[in-house]
This record gives sequence, structure tokens and C-alpha cells, in this order.
Amino acid sequence: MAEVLSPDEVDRQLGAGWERDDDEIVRVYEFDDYLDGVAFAASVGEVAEEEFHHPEITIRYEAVEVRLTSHEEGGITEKDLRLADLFDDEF
Ligand SMILES: C[C@H](O)[C@H](O)[C@H]1CNC2=NC(N)=NC(=O)C2=N1
Repeated sequence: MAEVLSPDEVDRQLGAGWERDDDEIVRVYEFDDYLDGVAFAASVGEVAEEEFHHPEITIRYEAVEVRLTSHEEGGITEKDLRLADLFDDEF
């Protein structure tokens, strides 16, 4: 089981556009077109299923919010940081 990272460690490793929110990391991706956001959310879902580590995805008009935490571990782990990088590659 991955270890829960300290807030400072998370902040040190967070990629651009990501923020720590309590025991989650979050990024809001913005789009010019609603359906581009829908397609992005689907690609995030594909990556999550491949990695078997699943975010909370909220699709809004021209924006998609992605939240990650490691439920089993009860906090933010390297798995969340790695998935964040993989999701950024889809953007
Ligand atoms: C049984 C448990 O739900 C699974 O092992 C996986 C599924 N996807 C998951 N996703 C996330 N974000 N955290 C988990 O702990 C997790 N666990």
C-alpha cells in the first residue's frame, strides 16, 4: 500500500495547474467547446481504468474538474500525483 504524503511533499511535487485541497488534489481544465470537455473526461476515464485508480470528474460548460485522492490509503499518495501527470498528457 502506498504511503500518504505530507502536505509539504504534495505541494513540492504538484504539477502546474494542480492544487491541494485537504486530502485531494484538484485541477480545472478549461475548454472552448463543451464537447471537447466531454471527450477529455472520457480520455481521463480510460487512463483511470487502465491504471485502476479513479478520480472524481465533474463536467461543466467549457470546464472539467478532476479530483484525485487514494481512498484506501486515506490521503494523497504517489499514485495520485502520477495519475495527475497522465491526465495532463491527455490535455
Ligand atoms: C477496491 C478499490 O476500490 C480498488 O482497489 C481501487 C479502485 N480505484 C481507486 N481509486 C482511487 N482514487 N482510490 C482508491 O483507493 C481506489 N481503489
